Amino acid sequence: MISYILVAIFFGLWYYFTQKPSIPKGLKPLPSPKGSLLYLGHSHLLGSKPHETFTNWSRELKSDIYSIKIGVLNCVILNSDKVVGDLLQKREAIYSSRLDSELYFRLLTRGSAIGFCPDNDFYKKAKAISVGVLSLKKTETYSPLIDKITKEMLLDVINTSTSLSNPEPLNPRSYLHRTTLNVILDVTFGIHTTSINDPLFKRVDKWVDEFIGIFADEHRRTEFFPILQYLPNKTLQLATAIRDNIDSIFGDLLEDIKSGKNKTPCAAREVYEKGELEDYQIVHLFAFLVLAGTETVAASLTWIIAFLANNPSFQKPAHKELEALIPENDRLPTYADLKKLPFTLALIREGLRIYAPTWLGVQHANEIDDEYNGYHIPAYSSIFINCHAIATNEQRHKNPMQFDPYRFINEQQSMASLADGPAEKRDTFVFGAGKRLCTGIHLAEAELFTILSRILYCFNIVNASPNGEDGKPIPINLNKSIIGLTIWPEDYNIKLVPRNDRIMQLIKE
Ligand code: HEM
Repeated sequence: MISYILVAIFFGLWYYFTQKPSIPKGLKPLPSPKGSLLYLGHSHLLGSKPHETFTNWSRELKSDIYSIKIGVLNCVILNSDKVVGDLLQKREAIYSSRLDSELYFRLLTRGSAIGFCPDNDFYKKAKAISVGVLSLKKTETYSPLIDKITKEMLLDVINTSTSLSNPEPLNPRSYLHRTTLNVILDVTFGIHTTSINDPLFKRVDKWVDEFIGIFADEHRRTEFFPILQYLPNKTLQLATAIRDNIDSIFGDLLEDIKSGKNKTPCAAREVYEKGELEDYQIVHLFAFLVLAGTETVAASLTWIIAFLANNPSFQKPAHKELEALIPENDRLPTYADLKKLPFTLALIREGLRIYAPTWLGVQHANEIDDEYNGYHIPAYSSIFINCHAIATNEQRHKNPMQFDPYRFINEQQSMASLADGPAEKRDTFVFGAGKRLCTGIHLAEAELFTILSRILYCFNIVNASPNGEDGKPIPINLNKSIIGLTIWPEDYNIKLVPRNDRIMQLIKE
């Protein structure tokens, strides 16, 4: 133990005296909250919800930009739409890289997961490929696929119950997970899983959970305190096991394409046949797309459905507009109905604002020193978008802590087109900003809308938690969250009670 402490002190002093960024003449250092310690920096002050701590610091310092130290990392926290727009959007040429983290980038993903790559040659190729797969035009062609897979999910739901008038409680997480997984698996590898008991689903589901989990604080310490990489350490073993799992699951899927076992046209086949990438790069690029495409959308919907189960009055306006749009109950809603269902769309925007599936996104890095309002921003800082500070800013959103979909009821533009415009007008920052903006934003919008509108159209969402002392189901706890790469509510159960027989017939047809 004493030798560990001595090593830490040695590295701390070495780092303090050799790595302190020097400030060019005429510029000021960014403000920084009190309490930073040698080598630890502010890491001991972050708490279990760092986004809330970041928001509090921004308000205490009265600054929408400030810097902190987390171990060896110099972190710059952006807390307003304006500063995100000024730096990550207007100066995207400088602010669109990632730190070349040994653990996450090299070890976990063989340097080939687009979302974690520095802005290098591989990134440029991978971005072009993923834009090709996920552009708005391409996403529109996936609409029938999303419809089909969502309908399968609805059928799965009704098949879990013997009595539709009193359905079995279910945890929506695995249903949503399999739905979003099937969409992206079909797009990327031309395959899909057949049920939540399908061995491929189980394999991928387990891998996704492990991958998300390695972004929890206890593991990220290895990135913040590099000396830990030289000491016996479970995180590195776990990262290696997860990487081997990616090689095995997605290596098998690529092998099926190469051997002709899988003949379906799909994005991975196109990339393989063009010969643009090495096999291991295809495996890790597409594994990232599957991960990014599955987790984020499923987590967002899991939050919104939990909120609706606790607050059924918010389901009524959605039912009303759905009934008005499809009075004969002769079809299910589709993505093409988006502009005709403003309340359902507003529920999604408000859900993402109050229950973001990621509050701090994926950190950007600036490749050169910069100046902003007289402040010096050192090169290779880790740049955080604090979506929480932006979403809870009273000037931006009146009564920000209140769930109020009507604040977005007149918003006509898609999240993707707002993300391309001025930052002050954006509805949400959960998709990031600038050149690194989520490439899957169009697919995300299509899936969020199709899945939620169909669930609301077909079912009443009823909280199935055990009853409390008042004889009513205990509300699902929306204050507790599981934080990794994405943020999930704790597991909960609901009943999906059919709204009418005609709609149930539609699902079975
Ligand atoms: C609610 C759903 C989603 C959320 C909240 C989300 C969020 C994010 C965030 C925060 C980033 C990093 C942005 C930045 O660095 O500024 C990102 C990147 C990315 N996302 Fe998403 N995402 C979602 C859905 C999807 C889907 C469905 C896909 C489809 C595969 C996808 C693919 C990607 C890709 C490829 C990147 C890397 C972009 C780059 O580094 O240039 N995402 N996403």
